[in-house]
Amino acid sequence: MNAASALPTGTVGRETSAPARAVRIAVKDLNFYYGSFHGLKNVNLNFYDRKVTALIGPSGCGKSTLLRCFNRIYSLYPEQRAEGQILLDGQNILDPKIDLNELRSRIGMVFQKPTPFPMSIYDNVAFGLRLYEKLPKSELDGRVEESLRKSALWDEVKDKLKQPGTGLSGGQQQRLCIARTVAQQPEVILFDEPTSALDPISTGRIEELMEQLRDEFTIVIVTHNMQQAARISQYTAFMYLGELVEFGQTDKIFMNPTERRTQDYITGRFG
Ligand SMILES: Nc1ncnc2c1ncn2[C@@H]1O[C@H](COP(=O)(O)OP(=O)(O)OP(=O)(O)O)[C@@H](O)[C@H]1O
Repeated sequence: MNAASALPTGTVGRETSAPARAVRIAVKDLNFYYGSFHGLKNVNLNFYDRKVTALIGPSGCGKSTLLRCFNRIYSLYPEQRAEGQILLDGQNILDPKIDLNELRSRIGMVFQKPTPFPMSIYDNVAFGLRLYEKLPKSELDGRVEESLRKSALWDEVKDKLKQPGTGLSGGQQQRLCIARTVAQQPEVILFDEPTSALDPISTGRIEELMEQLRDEFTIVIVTHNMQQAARISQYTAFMYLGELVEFGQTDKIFMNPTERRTQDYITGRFG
């Protein structure tokens, strides 16, 4: 058996090439319902280890719905349900027996608007660690520093760790939220339009940061910004009306898509 044939096989809406990459998340025959509304329609898609995958498509096509399936946030709402499989390292996270706290520490999420907790910079980063890991103080300090360094914020905050997180600029707050997520040592980080509330300089810093985080984490980002998707992702999935229309390497999707609808969206003819 060669290396490529050892990889999980379930794929891929219409993958325009066949990369030999380790699959971290495999979405299989995923359907999602908001009551009677069919929000995701038979989605099949792989997310590759330590790559950035961008989810693009016009408003309402299901990007956020797909992201919300990965950490089961929808389980808070009884009328919402997912059918099919989402395999994280081979384990189906839609299984009702899955421990949701553990799942959410393995798959972290950064939201559109920075959401620091009303507490100090240090406590924001230490929050999840205090909840789920009982670390001695020196180790906790080390993890907080490491997470702030990985989020490119340490140099800006190291002398004011006791000050409130809400006192930082918008871009710094978003990096603090990334540090809070990174501190939990997840395998996957989901970003839901993480720069749409930020100025171009802060946006650039977050994009650079994602490039670094990719060494360690599998990243999924929802973005409306086509240039951003092209700059930071290695794979792109184009969705339309709850369906995965096309998935492939970002260069291919942007330069030579297979589907007319992808071409029309990328060139701004609709959406
Ligand atoms: N709580 C809800 N109840 C009913 N329908 C919903 C709910 N949330 C989303 N939808 C519907 O599901 C579809 C997909 O929505 P979703 O938010 O996933 O789209 P999106 O691609 O992320 O859009 P946007 O780019 O505008 O954020 C839309 O038709 C939306 O109206």
